[in-house]
Amino acid sequence: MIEVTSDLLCTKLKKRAPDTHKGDFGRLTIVAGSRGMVGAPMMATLAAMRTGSGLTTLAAPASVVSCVAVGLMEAMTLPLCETEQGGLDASCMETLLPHLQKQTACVVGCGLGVTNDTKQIIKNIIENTKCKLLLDADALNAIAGTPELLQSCAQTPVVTPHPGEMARLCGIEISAVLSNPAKLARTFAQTYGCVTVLKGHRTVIAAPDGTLFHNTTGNAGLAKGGSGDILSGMIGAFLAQGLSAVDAAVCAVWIHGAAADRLSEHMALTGMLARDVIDELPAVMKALDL
Ligand SMILES: NC(=O)C1=CN([C@@H]2O[C@H](COP(=O)(O)OP(=O)(O)OC[C@H]3O[C@@H](n4cnc5c(N)ncnc54)[C@H](OP(=O)(O)O)[C@@H]3O)[C@@H](O)[C@H]2O)[C@@H](O)CC1
Ligand SMILES: Nc1ncnc2c1ncn2[C@@H]1O[C@H](COP(=O)(O)OP(=O)(O)O)[C@@H](O)[C@H]1O
Repeated sequence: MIEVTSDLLCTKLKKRAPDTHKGDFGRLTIVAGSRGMVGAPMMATLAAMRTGSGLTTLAAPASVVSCVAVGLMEAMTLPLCETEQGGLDASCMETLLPHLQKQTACVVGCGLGVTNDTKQIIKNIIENTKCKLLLDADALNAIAGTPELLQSCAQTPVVTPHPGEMARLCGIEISAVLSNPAKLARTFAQTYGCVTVLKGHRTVIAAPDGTLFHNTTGNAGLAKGGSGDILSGMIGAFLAQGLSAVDAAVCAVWIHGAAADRLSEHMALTGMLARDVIDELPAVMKALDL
């Protein structure tokens, strides 16, 4: 098992060249949100922009976009048709699919809810888009009975389950996930050809070739709603910037935890918020000389 360190990150991340432009840092779309879960898309989008995504678009139910757009000045938005319950309507694919064909990477699932419509949408995205994909939260719940769908992705996808989501994906109890997370993550990655980020106090990252990484940054200040949404946006940003699926996951997981560790130097873990972690990301990257 490889321990993720700042030295390892320095071999994977490059400082920006002075003559660079936004097109060099990729186009990322975040498909997220539903009535009652408007924070998740916002946090994922802000974290992606703080992690260097060139052009970031939030694709969400139209009413969610109306709520959050004012707080996402630097992002573009793609308002999508929604059901009466305020989740995405399957007919939104007429707008979303052509949009995704132009994108480098797509993060899907944060706060999306699980309905028949979202299940159809996730299957459609997996089977019909060519960009790099990260599936989190309700995108994972949507494929819980059919994880083999991951093998239809055009490029190696990243999945970011917490133990509850991993248990649903694998059809096992949470206790079974917790009994040997590294072994389970590796088997899942190898079986379905995806980079598997199994989150927890000490997150493990497994690559489809069986390589395993172990992260030691992060603390209990992250044990709050929103922390996982941030991580998804960060991995998406690194995917958009051209990192491989495994490198994007390794770098984002370490930086995410390191931001919480930096905050813990002057803030009680009890009071740490996801938004504090997002704001701390540039300081962590500065310390890495990025
Ligand atoms: N502001 C917003 O808009 C926010 C929106 N959000 C959105 O909410 C949606 C639902 O996501 P969710 O994770 O809250 O519910 P769900 O998938 O049922 O998981 C709970 C189950 O998993 C278990 N479990 C979890 N971690 C574990 C661990 N480390 N170790 C062990 N067990 C663990 C947990 O166990 P228990 O707590 O019962 O012990 C329980 O059984 C999703 O779309 C998300 O994006 C959130 O991001 C919050 C902010
Ligand atoms: N005690 C902890 N120590 C270190 N990291 C933690 C701890 N608790 C949570 N995290 C991290 O916070 C994130 C939580 O993700 P998740 O459970 O998906 O949250 P949410 O869906 O509420 O955003 C993961 O990256 C996890 O590794």
